[in-house]
Amino acid sequence: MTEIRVGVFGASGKMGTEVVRAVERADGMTIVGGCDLGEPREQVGRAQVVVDFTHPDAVMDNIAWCLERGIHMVIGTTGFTDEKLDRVRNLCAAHPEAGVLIASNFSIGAVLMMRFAATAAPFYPSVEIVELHHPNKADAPSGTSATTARRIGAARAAAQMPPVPDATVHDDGARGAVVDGVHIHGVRLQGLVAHQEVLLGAPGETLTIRHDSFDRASFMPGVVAGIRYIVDHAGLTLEMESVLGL
Ligand SMILES: NC(=O)C1=CN([C@@H]2O[C@H](COP(=O)(O)OP(=O)(O)OC[C@H]3O[C@@H](n4cnc5c(N)ncnc54)[C@H](OP(=O)(O)O)[C@@H]3O)[C@@H](O)[C@H]2O)C=CC1
Ligand SMILES: O=C(O)C1=N[C@H](C(=O)O)C[C@H](O)C1
Repeated sequence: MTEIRVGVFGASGKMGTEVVRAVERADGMTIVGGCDLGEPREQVGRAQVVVDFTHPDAVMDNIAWCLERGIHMVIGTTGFTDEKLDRVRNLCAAHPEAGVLIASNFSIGAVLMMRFAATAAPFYPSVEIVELHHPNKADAPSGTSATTARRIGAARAAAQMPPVPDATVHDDGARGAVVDGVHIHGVRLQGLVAHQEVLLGAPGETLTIRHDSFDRASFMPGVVAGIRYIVDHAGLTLEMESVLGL
């Protein structure tokens, strides 16, 4: 069996470095090139799949470049708005032979945390998210917290719940960002990697769902599984459920 040829955008970054190492260790795939900001993308031109862990401002151009060449993508870069996702859908429709996987979090624990939060959401009138990351993170709120909030919002809407109770003022920033009616609080702190708590409240009780990535190794089994998945799945795949068979 021939090996999957993998390229990496952001190859020298914190995640890119781990991805290069993980692909080199994985069966059935090999690294054929990588590049960073300002380097020619042609360095990954022989790849069948390009993994992108770059920057929210860079990823859209990278997607267009790959799809125009029929190269599949596994994307961990965050900061995707609905408008950006619509543009990716249009690019995929114009290049139907290529597959694009975008996942806001590749760690199995984070995928489960998001599912557990959506399952619990209809049972709790109150819910808030605290996301905690290393201080060099480019975006806030994190992609994971925004995805979690959208899922909680969808679960609450399906259960015809009223808005989350919130009697406090918003204009001093202390109540955080709001995504689909869910407040998200961002902490940036040396010593952290990637962590999130979903706090749910009802009269007389709370439920806290917490996930911690202490090491970027936590994301690698998901990235490797995503590479294997996307070579056989044209079009846009959002998040890890299909890859993991959930
Ligand atoms: N989905 C998930 O599971 C995870 C997602 N992430 C996300 O991944 C992204 C990267 O995170 P992280 O590795 O910590 O960030 P880093 O800043 O450590 O790395 C980013 C890398 O991308 C490079 N880069 C920037 N622009 C381009 C470009 N146009 N083409 C090629 N390379 C480029 C940078 O190069 P240079 O240094 O020269 O600027 C740098 O090497 C973030 O969006 C983060 O949120 C992070 C962890 C897990
Ligand atoms: O920048 C990071 O580090 C991470 N980014 C992703 C996000 O924005 O959710 C995933 C994880 O939280 C690590």
